[in-house]
Order: sequence, then C-alpha cells, then structure tokens
Amino acid sequence: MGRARRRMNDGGSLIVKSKRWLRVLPMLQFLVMVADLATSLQLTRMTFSAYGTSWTKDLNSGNFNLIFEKFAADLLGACILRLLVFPLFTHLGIKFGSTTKAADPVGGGLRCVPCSSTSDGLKQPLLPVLLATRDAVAQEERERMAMERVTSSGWSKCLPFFGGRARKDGSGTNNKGLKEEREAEEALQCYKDVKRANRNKIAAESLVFFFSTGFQVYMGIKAVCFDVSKLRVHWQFPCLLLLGVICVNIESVLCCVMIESYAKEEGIDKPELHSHPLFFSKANAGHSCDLCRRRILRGYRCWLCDFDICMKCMSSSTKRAEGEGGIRGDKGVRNEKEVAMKPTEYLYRALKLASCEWHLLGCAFTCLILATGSNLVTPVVTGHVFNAIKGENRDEFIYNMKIFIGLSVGSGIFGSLKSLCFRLVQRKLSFMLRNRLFEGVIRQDIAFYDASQTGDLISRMSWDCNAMLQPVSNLLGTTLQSILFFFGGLVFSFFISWRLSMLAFTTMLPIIHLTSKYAVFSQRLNREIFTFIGMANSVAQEAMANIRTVRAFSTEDHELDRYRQETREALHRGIRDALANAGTIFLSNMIDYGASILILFYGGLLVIYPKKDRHINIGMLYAYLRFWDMIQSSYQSLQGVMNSFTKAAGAAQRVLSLMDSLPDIDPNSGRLAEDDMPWSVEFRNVYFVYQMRPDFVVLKDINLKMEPSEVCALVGPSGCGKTTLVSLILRYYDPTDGKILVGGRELQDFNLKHLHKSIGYVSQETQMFAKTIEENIGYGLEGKYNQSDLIEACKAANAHDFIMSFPSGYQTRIGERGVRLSGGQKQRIAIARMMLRRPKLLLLDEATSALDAESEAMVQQSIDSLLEAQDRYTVVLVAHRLSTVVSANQICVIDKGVVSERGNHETLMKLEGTYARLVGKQLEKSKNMLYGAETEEQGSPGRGGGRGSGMRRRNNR
Ligand SMILES: Nc1ncnc2c1ncn2[C@@H]1O[C@H](COP(=O)(O)OP(=O)(O)OP(=O)(O)O)[C@@H](O)[C@H]1O
Repeated sequence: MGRARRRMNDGGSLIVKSKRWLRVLPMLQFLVMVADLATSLQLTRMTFSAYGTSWTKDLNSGNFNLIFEKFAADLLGACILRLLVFPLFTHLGIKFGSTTKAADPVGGGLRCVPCSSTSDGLKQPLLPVLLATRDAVAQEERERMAMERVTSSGWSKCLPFFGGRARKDGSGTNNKGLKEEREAEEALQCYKDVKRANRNKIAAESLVFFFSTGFQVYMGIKAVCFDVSKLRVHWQFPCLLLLGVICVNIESVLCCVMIESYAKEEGIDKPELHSHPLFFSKANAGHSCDLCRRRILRGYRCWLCDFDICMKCMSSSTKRAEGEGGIRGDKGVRNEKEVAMKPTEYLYRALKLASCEWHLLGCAFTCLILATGSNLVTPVVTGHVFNAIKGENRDEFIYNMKIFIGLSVGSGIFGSLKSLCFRLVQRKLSFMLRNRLFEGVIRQDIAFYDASQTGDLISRMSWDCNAMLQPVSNLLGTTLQSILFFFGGLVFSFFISWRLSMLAFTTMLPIIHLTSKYAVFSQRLNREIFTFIGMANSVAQEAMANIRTVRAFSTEDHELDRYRQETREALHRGIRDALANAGTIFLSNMIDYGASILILFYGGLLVIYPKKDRHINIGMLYAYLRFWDMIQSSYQSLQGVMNSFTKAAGAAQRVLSLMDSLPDIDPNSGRLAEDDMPWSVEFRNVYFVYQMRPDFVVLKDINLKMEPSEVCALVGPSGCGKTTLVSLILRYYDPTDGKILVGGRELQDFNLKHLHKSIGYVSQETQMFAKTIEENIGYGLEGKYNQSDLIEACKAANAHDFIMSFPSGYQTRIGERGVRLSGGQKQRIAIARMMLRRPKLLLLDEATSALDAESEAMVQQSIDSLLEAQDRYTVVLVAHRLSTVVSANQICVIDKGVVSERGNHETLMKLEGTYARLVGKQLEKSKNMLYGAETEEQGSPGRGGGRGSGMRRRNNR
C-alpha cells in the first residue's frame, strides 16, 4: 500500500496509525488560530479606540445599550475561549472516538500480508495441490483400511458405543462450531466498541459545531450593535469581523476533520481477499457473501464498493482464489489495487472522458457563465424596480424594467442552451461508456465468467453506468453554477448589508453540520438499498431464466418470498432514510426560517428606523432576501453534487475497473493460421486446475496426439475431464502446466480470433440467440455465405426438412435461448451452424446427446459423412454412446483426469480394460432395455403403445 502507515499488531488488535498528511492539520489549525487571535486583537483595539475604556461610568449611569456595545467589544475574550475550547474538544474527540481495536478478531496476524502478485496464483498451487491430493488419497486409504479392520473384527457393532468415526466427526464439527461462535462473539464485541467510539466522535464534533455557532452568533450581535461611524476607517471593522467568522469556521471544520481522521475506524486490509479495507458490520445482515454466496448475518463489508464477506471466508486467506465476484483473468484474480479509484482520480477520468466533446462543453460553459451572470444581477435590478415603485419614479421604473426584461430573456436563452449542451454531452458520454463497458465485459477471459453472475454484470452496465455519469453532467453544469451563485451571492449580500450578512451567516454552520451528517448516514443506507435491489434483480433473473423448472416444482411462492425478502430489506432501509431525511429537512428548514426571520426582522427595523450608519431601503432588503435564497439553494445543490460524487466514485471504480481490465488471453494477438497447415492437435504433459476449484486437478499429465484428418474420440465416465480437454483446444483456458500444439506450433502463438474461424464446435448445451433460424445458423458469417451454402449445410445436418415445415421457414424466430425449438432441433441447427463455417478442425462435444433415436440416426449419418471425408477434417469427438466412436481412428479413455487407454476399437477391446468394460455395460444395458420393452409389449398389449414405445426409443439410443 502506497500510504505511509504505522501498524502495530497487538494480539489481534489494531492500533490506529497516523498518516503523514495528517501532521499538516495541527499546523494548519495553529496558523488559523494565530490569524484569529490577531484579528480579535485588532478588533478589540479598534473598539477600545472608538469607545474608550470608561464603561464603568456607563454602568453607573445605567446606559446598558452602550455597555453592551462595549462589552461586545470584548472579542478577545471570545477568541481566547475558542483557543481553549476547540483543541480541548479535538483532544477529547480523538481520545474517546479512537477505535483502538479494529473489529478483526478473526484476522489475527494475517491481515498485513502483502499481495505482491496474484498473477502467479495459478502456477503456484499446482504442486501443493498435487501433494495435498496425494496425501488426501493416502489418508482416505488408511482410514478405509482401518475401517475394514474394524468391520472384519466384528467391532463395527460397537462403533456407536465407542464413538469411532461418528464421535470423531461430531466432535470435529462441534469444535469448529464453537470456534466460529467465539469469533462471532468477539467480532460483535469489537463492533460494539467501534460503535461507542463513533458515538463519542459524533458528540465531540457536535460540541465543536455548537460552540462555533455560538461564537458566530456573538459576532453577529456585535456586528449589529457596533456603531462604525465612531471609527475613522469604516470598512476595517466589517472586514475584520468577516475574517474572524471565516477563521471560526475553518477552525471548527479543521477540528472535525482532525477528529475524523485521527480517530478513524481503520478497516482490515486483506489484499488477498479484497483490495479495499473491510469493516465489520452487523448492518449487512441479509447480504450474501461475495465469495461463497452464502447469506450472512454478520460479516465484513467494504464501504467503498459494496463487497460483503462472511466470517468464514474472512478467516480463510485462500478463499478469494475460488470465490465468486471480483475481476479475474485466466491467470487468477486481478489485483484490483491497480484500478482502485479515488474521487480525484474519478474526477480526472470523468473529465478525460468528457474532453472529447470539448466544443459542446465550451459552448455550455459560455452559456452557463452568461446565464449565471444575468441571474446574479437580477435581484439587484428587481430591488431598484421596487424602490422606483415605492418612490413613484416612473422613468427609473421603466429603465429598470427594461434591464429586467433583457436580463430575464438573456438568462432564459442562455440557460436553455446550457442545458441542451450539457444534456448532449451526457447522452454522448453514456453512449460511449456503455459501448466501452460492454466491450470490456465481452472480451474477458472465460475464467472471468466462471466466477461472475450475469445479474451483477447487468447491474454494472445499468445502475453503475448511470451512477457514474450522473455527476458528470451535474459536475459540469450544476456545480459550476452553484459555485458562482454561492460566491456571487455572498459578495452581493455582503455589499448590500454586512450587518445583515453577519447575522444571517450564523445559521450556516448548523445547517452544514446537520446536512453533512445526514449525507453520510443516507449514503450508507442507499448503498445497502442498491445492494438489496441488485440481489432482488438477481433472484428475479434467475427465476425467469429457469421458469420451466420453477413451474415444474411449483416453487413460484418460494421465489416470490426470496424476491420479497430482498425488496423488504430495501424498503426498511428506504423508510429509515426517509425518516432521517424528513428530520434533517425539518431541522434545517427551521434554522433556515430562523435566518429568514432574523433577516426580515432586523432588515425591517433597519428600513423602518434608519440610523446614520445602518440604513437599507426596501428594494435592497428584497434583493438581500433573494441573494440569501440563492446562497442557500446553491449550497444545498453543491452538497448534493458532493454526495453523488462520492457515490459515483464507487460506481466508477466498478465500471472503469472492468473497462480497463484486459484479458490474460488476448484473442487479437499472435500469428495467423496458414490455410494449408496440418491440423494436428497435441497435448504435452498437460495439467489443468479450474480456478474455482483450486484443490482439484482435473487433468493430470495428459499426453495425446491427434494426427491431421484423424478422428479422435474421447470417452470416459462423467466428470472425467473430456469437455475440459475440448475447452483447452479452444483456448478458453490456458493449461496450468504443459503445452498444447496445433499443427506442431504452440496454441498460444496463434491469433485466436483467426484460429477460431477454422474450428467448428458443437457444445454439449446448444446455445441459441433470440433471432431467426437463418441468423442463428449464419451467426458470425454475415454476408459471407449464399443461400445454397445455407441449405446444403442444413441438409447435411438433417435440419432442412423441419425448418421448412415452419410457416416462416428459415426466417422463423426461435425465441430466447431457442425456447421455441426442441432440444434435438436446436442441436441440428448447431451442427448446421458448424458445417456452414467449413471448418478444418471439428470439436463435437456430445453433439447428438439431445436427439431422439430417429434424429440421432439422421444426424449421426451426417456426422458419419463428415467423418468419412477424413481428408478434410480433423475431428475430436466426445461421446458417451460408444456406438458413435467405434469407427474412430483413435479412442482415448479418460479416467479421473488421466489417459488410461488409447487405441482403436479393436485394440481397446482386446485390452479388456476400462473401454471394454464400458462397451460391455452399454451392450448389457441395451439388451436389458430391449428385453424389458419386448416383455412389456407382450405382457400388456393395451399399454404397449404408450410406455413400450418410450422404452423402444431408449433402447434404440
Ligand atoms: N468451470 C468450472 N469450474 C470449476 N470446475 C469445473 C468447471 N467445469 C468443469 N468443472 C469440473 O471439472 C471436472 C471435469 O469436468 P468436464 O466438464 O470436463 O467433465 P466431462 O468429462 O466432460 O463430463 P460429462 O461427460 O458429464 O460432460 C468435473 O469434476 C467438473 O465438476
């Protein structure tokens, strides 16, 4: 971590460490206090020089007004009090608000382990995994033999009494359960400590704001009472007073920043699990762990990017390797630190994105400045109009009205032009961002999809894109406008009446404090709401995708409950947010109205009872009120932008991290496959481990050669690794160890996009698009085939006839994932799709598994004709039905990830090994089924047509 940190590991507790930049804060505070003291000294000196020091005389004469004015001159006293109070509260806030314990009882000494590189994560585990597998097998064998010994000696009956295996297992689980329970208890205790510390922090900060408001009120009263006409230089007093108010504000803000920063709750750094600090939280009750997907009651949470992790995964440092979520390439989980986003970085990226529309932006900014300028001058002109009305001055009235109309028209035109330009920029950015994000998603390695959920990705593409872009237009439009309004309003209002301003500004600080506290609270709640809605969407998406299974098992209510549970959680948080929002609005409105009352009351008095140094007219009072509104609303909108800005930085990280992440297997690099190259495929000492199952070696030391134009069949029990071999030829994954050669050259040297053009693949699960049949068959070949090619391919796949039986023929739309077709029809379309591409290397992974006997016979016929034309294709055939593979040149039997037998049908039958056993079993099964079907047909002629025909079909298979 680049940040300078001092960490102490104190028996599982974490002492808060300082950051170098924090040392600047006390120095800054000291400087501001010196400036404050100097200002107060000067103000006091001026007051004494104006009034003299004989206020005891006034006390005797009972001139209390004068006494107060003189007493109010004692600004030095207030300043000294500030110098004591602010540091004291800061100290108390840091002392009692510090989280000396981070809620990490489970982390122990693990948390600081640096993650140097995750890219070698896949290479490393292989040896340990192999050793662990060997040990596990040996252990299992030992246990089995021990059990056998016990069983053979007749002790098995006594097992329950002697405990034996059952007791061992039971106690193990118990111990584990107790440990987890203890860890959860400790985490909860730490969490309570952290909560208490947070409460202390908030109390200290509130006291700081309370006192600073008091000091401001004091200065406001002083401003109202003080008679500047007694001074030789009139403008010095208000300016110094304003400087004093600014100092008070800076001091109180710095105090709070110091309390927040020094007593900040430090999250747990576990870079091997997540790139941001993690915080223990009870608030994520109901969330799912992003690694194991289990629901969690208590766990750890990243407040930056909505990452949740359960206690169990938190205590395991290797979980991330097999956990879901995160960005993962073919070489393992990406180190997200590389793309971690700070708000400043976000700002830079957002502006960089927007910079391509510089001409629109330039136009928008010009319009914005013109529109804001007109809006700023309008209240003053309105004031003059009122004054002209009150003074019944017709010429002045007409003159000011003309200016007013001009300003209104100008502001309207420039305002709408500004909105148009910013909106256009936003739309164009949205278009660009979405396209780039989809490009970023679709180019990821297949390993990325093994660990991702479609719902999450879709949410990134919709919610996160919106959240990221929202402040871009706000930032460009509203922020600048609000800044101009805010400072312009301040300057104008100060010029109209500095006394009113000093009085009115006393309410600013409490409003800032209130709204900023609410913003933090609301931000947390809103993040949780987003998470719950995302989870509800995932539930809905899953249910809709599997609607047939849902209907078949009548689990609609169950799915509805799951959905409702997520939305209910979102609702509860929404209600809490609404209540807090209402409370904040109520309080800040009250304070705001208080300010307006003060302005109206004191301003009204100034209008009604003019004194020589403190008089304003009715028009200016009206203008002042308008400026005050302007300041208030611009401040509120600035705060809104800041909130969405922080939110957007989180969303931007999720979007940009995906956009920036390049796949480990780059499909565009490498040499092009020559047309006349020999299409042999060779596996040399290939090992393979799936990232999501790092403890299981799927392929072990595979050595296999498929000669050009040869048919190589892969057979073996389910789960032995046949499909994995095909995936490696397609380079969905790179082998964990060893090499794959195509045409004698390493597969990794080829340009994958080009290579795939020469490979035809029919997968186990046929994948269709919600398009027409023709579009599905010609997928990826747009315009590169003619109608006769299409029909020829379909005839070869025995698909032409059934396609023509549809009223719209090749233009029939087949629905999402091809739901309007049968499994067999889909498989035939997939075969036609493959044939149309005229591939050199055919990969058929159970290409006929979904076909009925008749269709299978037809498709088998077409595959046979393909296979017969051996001089054209090299074929890798995965099949469970051994009848399909009899004629293959080479049959490889894969068993538990190794090639156990190799040869043609005759050779393997002579070996009398696994293959012969598999063939025997299938023959026996077929015979039994045939026999069963026949007896059933004979025994119950009445029912024969129904059940018997089904049995016959299975038999044929
Ligand atoms: N994406 C994946 N992530 C983790 N493990 C996987 C993944 N795909 C497959 N596996 C595991 O790898 C092993 C081999 O799977 P594979 O699909 O290659 O088997 P197969 O021989 O083709 O099986 P079948 O004949 O049933 O299709 C299985 O144990 C499976 O659970």
